Amino acid sequence: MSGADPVISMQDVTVEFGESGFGPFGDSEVVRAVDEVDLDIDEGEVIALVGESGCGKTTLGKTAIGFQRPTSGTICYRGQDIGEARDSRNADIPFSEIRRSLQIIHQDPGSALNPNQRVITSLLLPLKKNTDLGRSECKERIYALAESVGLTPVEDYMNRYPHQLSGGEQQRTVLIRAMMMNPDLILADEAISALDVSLRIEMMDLMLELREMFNTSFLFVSHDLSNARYLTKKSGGRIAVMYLGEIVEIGTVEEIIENPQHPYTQALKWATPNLFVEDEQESPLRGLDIPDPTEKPEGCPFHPRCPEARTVCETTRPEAYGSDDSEYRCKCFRATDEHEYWNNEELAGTELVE
Ligand SMILES: Nc1ncnc2c1ncn2[C@@H]1O[C@H](COP(=O)(O)OP(=O)(O)OP(=O)(O)O)[C@@H](O)[C@H]1O
Repeated sequence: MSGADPVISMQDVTVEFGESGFGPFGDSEVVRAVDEVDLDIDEGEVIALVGESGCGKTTLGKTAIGFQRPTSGTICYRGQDIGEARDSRNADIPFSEIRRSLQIIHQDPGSALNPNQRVITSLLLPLKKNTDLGRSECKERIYALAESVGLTPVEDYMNRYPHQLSGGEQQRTVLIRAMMMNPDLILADEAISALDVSLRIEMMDLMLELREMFNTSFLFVSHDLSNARYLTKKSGGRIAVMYLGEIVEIGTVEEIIENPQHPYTQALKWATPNLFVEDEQESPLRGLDIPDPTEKPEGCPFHPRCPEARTVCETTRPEAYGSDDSEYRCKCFRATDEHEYWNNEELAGTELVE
């Protein structure tokens, strides 16, 4: 292990649900929620994971923090294989430390807090259980964090029950609960989606401030490309675009929002009102329906909906194209000039859907 190891490194990670031959007619009901994904998350890095509902964002996020076991592939925390740490007592980094270092914030903060406990109790119990700190040190840490997320006067907020907090205050409380463990990475799974629009920016700014203070990495799951842009632009992070279990394009804000190469990213941008600037009404997709996840298309998984698809896209799965001097990757033949794609026929019946 070296100091340069990413906080999380995922290699060739696949997660499947269901079993072969268990459908009503003996057919396969296996969903490949995550399909051969490679992803590194560096110290202090912010990565926004975007894509349509059901594309695998939550499953990938939970797998990254060790909540979900992969079907195949490896996930390392600072060089330590998480699966091995879970199953062995002799790991270089014990599983308990990995669990403490990788935290999650959910969409619904209300359900994450015990309605019968005052805020201070909900925070003290896990902190005492997972650290060697005494009661007064725990309280000191919690109060300092409450102060920094603006839950003041702190004493007043700490003595309230969850129903006496607004949605934004509940989400701040859940953020304190994650941050008090001194985590290296927080998975924020649609963490601002349930908040009023006016509070979303405030919450994102708060996460970025905490990241500055503690150098915490964030994996931010969202279906909203404009939130992803806001967070990654302010933090110099990356946006990863998922489609049917795969990261089809990943790069900086400039690469993904200003100059997307993958036709799916272009469609997502088209579908995001405050990102779409040109006066173009026609949908860039050939088909609107997401394919059945148990029957993932052959070749490029996006080809049945892709306006740029050619015959090779029906048969061959694109690899992640990019160069050695950049972390940008794009799983589309159009990202590389030399591919036979350019000499193939456009697919028949490519009328655009209006
Ligand atoms: N525990 C499970 N058992 C069976 N299938 C699952 C399970 N969890 C997720 N899936 C399936 O895996 C696929 C990916 O789901 P996932 O929740 O990761 O997507 P998502 O992009 O986070 O969606 P959303 O934005 O709606 O939360 C979906 O087809 C989903 O139905």
